[in-house]
Amino acid sequence: MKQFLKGCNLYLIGMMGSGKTTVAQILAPQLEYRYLDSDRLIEQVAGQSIPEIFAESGEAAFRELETKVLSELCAYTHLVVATGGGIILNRQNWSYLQHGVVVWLDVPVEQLYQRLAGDTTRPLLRDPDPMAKLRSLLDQRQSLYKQADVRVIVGPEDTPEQIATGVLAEISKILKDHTNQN
Ligand SMILES: Nc1ncnc2c1ncn2[C@@H]1O[C@H](COP(=O)(O)OP(=O)(O)O)[C@@H](O)[C@H]1O
Ligand SMILES: O=C(O)C1=C[C@@H](OP(=O)(O)O)[C@@H](O)[C@H](O)C1
Ligand SMILES: [Mg+2]
Repeated sequence: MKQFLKGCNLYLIGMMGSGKTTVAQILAPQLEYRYLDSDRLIEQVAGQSIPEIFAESGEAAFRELETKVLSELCAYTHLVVATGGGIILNRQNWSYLQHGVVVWLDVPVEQLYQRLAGDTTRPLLRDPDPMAKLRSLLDQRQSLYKQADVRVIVGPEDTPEQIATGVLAEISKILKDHTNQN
């Protein structure tokens, strides 16, 4: 797998709580890649936490930082990048993501809700009805997540390790298809 990827970056996309941050950290050492999280880089650049950025500067300012960080990190190779759930909203971001392999972690909303119950670090979920909010975000975003190169459907009992294995299996399928076409 490593030799076929040739250093090409992996970008994990998907809803909040789908496990991007968790799975990216498992995948990176398996590929001898470096793990980066766009949210953590944004926090470093801003010198503020994500909730602070949303509260003080608003979502639009957060999205600008997200694009800036993505544009800078995509200059590097050998990265597994955990993106933020909304990275797919900006068309310009796709021009960066498409330099790598884009992997969608597709997790049912019920699962996301269970995982994020009580979470205070995701400002978009500070809503009187977080379940309805998750459903409406997924409605708005699903067609964009579908643009990923690879979709990994996550079952309720799947561990992060099993999901990482699933990601590698799905990537190897598309790499094989590509090799067979050439
Ligand atoms: N496969 C899994 N099974 C159960 N809980 C998980 C799984 N993957 C992640 N989690 C938990 O769900 C929460 C959100 O995971 P995280 O990796 O931060 O998701 P994301 O970066 O996509 O928002 C965390 O508390 C994490 O420990
Ligand atoms: O879905 C979103 O719009 C967001 C997802 C978060 O990242 P995770 O997907 O890692 O939770 C973070 O970027 C921010 O709170 C906005
Ligand atoms: Mg994350």
